[in-house]
Amino acid sequence: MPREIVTIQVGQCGNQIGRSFWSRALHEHAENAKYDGDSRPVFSEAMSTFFRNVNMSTKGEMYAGSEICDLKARACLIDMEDGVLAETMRGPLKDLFSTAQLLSDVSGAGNNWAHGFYEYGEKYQDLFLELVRSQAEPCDSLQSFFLMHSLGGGTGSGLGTRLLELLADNYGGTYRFATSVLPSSSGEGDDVITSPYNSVLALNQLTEHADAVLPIDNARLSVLSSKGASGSGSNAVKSAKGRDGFDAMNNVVARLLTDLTASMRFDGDLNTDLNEITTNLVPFPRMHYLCPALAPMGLGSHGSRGGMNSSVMVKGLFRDCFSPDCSLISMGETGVNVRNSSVLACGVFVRGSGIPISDVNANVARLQAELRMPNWNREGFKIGLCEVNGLEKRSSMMTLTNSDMINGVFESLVERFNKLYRRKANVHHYTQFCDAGIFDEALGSLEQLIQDYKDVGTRGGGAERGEDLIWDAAESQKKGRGVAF
Ligand SMILES: Nc1nc2c(ncn2[C@@H]2O[C@H](COP(=O)(O)OP(=O)(O)OP(=O)(O)O)[C@@H](O)[C@H]2O)c(=O)[nH]1
Repeated sequence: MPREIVTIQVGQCGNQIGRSFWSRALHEHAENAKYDGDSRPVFSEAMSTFFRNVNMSTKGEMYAGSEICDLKARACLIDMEDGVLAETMRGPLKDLFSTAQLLSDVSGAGNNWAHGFYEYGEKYQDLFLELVRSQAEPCDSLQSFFLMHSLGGGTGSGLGTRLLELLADNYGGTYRFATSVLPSSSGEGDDVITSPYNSVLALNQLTEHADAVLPIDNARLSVLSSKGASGSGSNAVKSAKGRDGFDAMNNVVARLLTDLTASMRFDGDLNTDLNEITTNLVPFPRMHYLCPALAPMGLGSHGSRGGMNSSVMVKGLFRDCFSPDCSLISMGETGVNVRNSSVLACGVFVRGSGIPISDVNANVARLQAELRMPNWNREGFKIGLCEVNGLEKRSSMMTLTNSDMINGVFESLVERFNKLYRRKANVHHYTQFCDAGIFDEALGSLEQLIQDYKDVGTRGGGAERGEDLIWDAAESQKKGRGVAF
């Protein structure tokens, strides 16, 4: 039974990441497809997660594997400036989308969350729901929407989170995952003055209406892409050209999203889907920020077997993925990382042919003993093992960690927000569209979330259950709260 995903790409960043993602997904499936006598790929159930075969006459034929691919992406492309969408429709991916999948305006949201959320949200809600319906109806078992956006501007942040709310109201049983590009913790290199406002206002909505958020930032993406994490040697990735030189960074995000879904699309000893990921990694509904990491970064690192035996290679992947160097989100100057934070739950997703489950389990067992986790959830790991490599053609690993280390990001955002808000700087641009009360509401929501994550560190999470939710402190202290690989 296929479990389909519909992407909702909003704003410049969301659509440029979308381009990298579709290029990668397409090439991944092309490499793993069966081909007919004329060397044309045959549509498979694996492809149906992200693609529709518009060449098929009946579903029966499709699953008998007898139809030749003519693919359309399961996607909604939305931007309030039409430049990026027009570029996509002129580029190498143009045949993947029909114009009916696009929703655009001309003037953008002016880096103003309220403009996107209220004005464009109101204006386009009916058209958006029609567009989503056109993508949802052909699905047999729609599992999730993937929102791709940035929080710094106005369209992805404002309109993107308004659309998330509409999805929650209209498709309550379908998971909502968001890949959200946050401004970097230090604010360094941030090209939008109002980004702290836009981010805090958007986080308020993400906390309420998303099932899981994968937070990433451009400072880390830039470091990782310069190390070759995106597999920039691959033709697939090279073909995704963007206008702003964000390509290499967006390819890292594309790898994250294809790895996240690899074990629901391809065979493996431990298949996982988004339903299981959400159930296992989100024990409390608002605390759904899953910090991602990818290994190997750089070429020639672990993952390329060479003469290495599997257990050494897997151990290397674990060591890399649990180091700050492989994180897609920066914790700034806090010095906090997964090794010394309080971890609510952790997902470990390995790709590679011939990796024994026992090698993965041995490393997870070591983590179980050594990570600081609440004593009621020491089993809080979700493991995926997919035997099909990614485009880099080597074994790789992705982790998603739900822990209080995200507070470093949130606290620096609050600080940058307050620097502006104390003087009410730029607030008048927002009050054209909404009541100023939304600022205090959003700030209050983020401060509460920070507190909730702090409770994870002191009481193991769960607001009211103080005394019985303490940590397995003896074990954590014995191990010095560090993970030794
Ligand atoms: N990683 C990445 N970041 C991007 C990309 N494009 C823009 N950004 C970042 O996104 C933030 C601004 O958001 P945009 O997506 O450009 O803005 P928008 O959502 O289209 O909103 P408006 O321009 O206000 O209509 C800034 O921090 C940019 O550096 C991209 O392709 N990739």
